Amino acid sequence: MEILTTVNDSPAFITVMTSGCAQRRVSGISHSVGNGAHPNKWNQEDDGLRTGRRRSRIPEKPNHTLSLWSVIKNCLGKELSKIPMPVNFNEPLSMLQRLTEDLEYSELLDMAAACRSSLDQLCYVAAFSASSYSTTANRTTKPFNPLLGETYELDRLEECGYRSICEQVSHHPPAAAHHVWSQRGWSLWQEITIDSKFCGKCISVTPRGTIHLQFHSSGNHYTWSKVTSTVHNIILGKLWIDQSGDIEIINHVTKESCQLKFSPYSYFSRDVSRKVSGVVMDSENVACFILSGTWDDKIDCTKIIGSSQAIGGQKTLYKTESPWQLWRKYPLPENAENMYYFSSLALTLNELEEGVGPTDSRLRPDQRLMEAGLWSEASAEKQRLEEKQRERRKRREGGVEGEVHWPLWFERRTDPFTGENSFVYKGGYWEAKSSQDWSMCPEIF
Ligand SMILES: CC(C)CCC[C@@H](C)[C@H]1CC[C@H]2[C@@H]3CC=C4C[C@@H](O)CC[C@]4(C)[C@H]3CC[C@]12C
Repeated sequence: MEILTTVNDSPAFITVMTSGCAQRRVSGISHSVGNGAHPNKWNQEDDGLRTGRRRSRIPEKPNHTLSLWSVIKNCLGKELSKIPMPVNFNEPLSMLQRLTEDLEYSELLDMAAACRSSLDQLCYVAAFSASSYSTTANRTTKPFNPLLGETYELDRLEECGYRSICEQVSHHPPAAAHHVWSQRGWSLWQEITIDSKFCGKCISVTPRGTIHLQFHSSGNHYTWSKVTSTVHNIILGKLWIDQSGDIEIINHVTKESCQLKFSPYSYFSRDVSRKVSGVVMDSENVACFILSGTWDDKIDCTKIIGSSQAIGGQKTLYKTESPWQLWRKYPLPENAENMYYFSSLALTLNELEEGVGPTDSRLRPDQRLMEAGLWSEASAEKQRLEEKQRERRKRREGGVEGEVHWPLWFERRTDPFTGENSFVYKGGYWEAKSSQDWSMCPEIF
């Protein structure tokens, strides 16, 4: 569908989102102008609770240049997780921490939860799904592949209203399960495996799995999946990442849906790069909102108030209200280019915290050494951990115990909407944390 916007009426409402959770040093405001028809209940009542208490720096990335090409040139067609790579190409975060970064713009979900209209809600959900790509353009480093049984918790109940837990539930193929519960009215869960391929000039990475989002009061249940990330300039030049593909978000309760398109970079096109565009449709497939913007800067939303067929019948002309900004990316922290291009949330993820489970990514020694810039020590430690993991596997499979690995905190369940059988949180982690009884945890580090 091609979209041509025409007449602009006066805006009925404007919602500007200028800041994240209270952890950010500069606190912002979320305000609305106009008739108040639009929900933006989210305001930062508890802003400042932990302001300044989390770290805003990590050691700078050492400048040990090593050619990626020289390491992977003989691995054509291989899965990325099967290519042995020194820590030089890593970032000091695990894939579990990286998945948790999807929550950077959790306030979009808080706002979605406060929407009275499910179509408005869908606009925010769509912006949220695109916001997980906001920091990917320059993040050309590889997260650590988690060890089987590794977990990662992020308890931001006080600051952002949510608690998140991830567990690496399978090693071959690598799979991670994730569950988030928010006291601001929503839960999100996903199980993800990653398909990747080195195809000579580029590496393409496609996460497989469905993301589920449910709002507690309305019961609205949304699902969608992820697009393909492509790492360019493998042979020569500076690495960069593009996102391409389609995301279909469905509200299974109301049958409303949104089609989001991530256009791939094209050398020949005059179009802006990193473009995202989409249409939000009601249960009869009538277009109600147009979304447009870029995944690394901002996304606007425009309400459709009428449509007509253009001459020739090829194009639909829409009469719309003025666009308003749904989402805007926060600026990267100072000196980010020397700190793996981490966002302010990413900088805090590997900070040591008391009381986390013994399998938590923060306690992984090779990652910690790598963060400190001690790369050869980190590489040696990484080998030790991987060897230890192989030993555990051998003992499990061949040995007297003859057991299979069962995730501790997740269990297989069939989803009523998608029919998929995947790992869903079974509870218990936060309870174990409060009693500090971790006796059931495997020793993985
Ligand atoms: C050797 C080097 C160049 C390879 C680097 C591969 C990197 C860039 C790949 C590997 C796994 C990928 C991630 C897999 C899953 C997700 C979750 C999604 O919600 C946002 C994108 C994100 C976070 C991807 C970003 C790009 C990524 C980090």
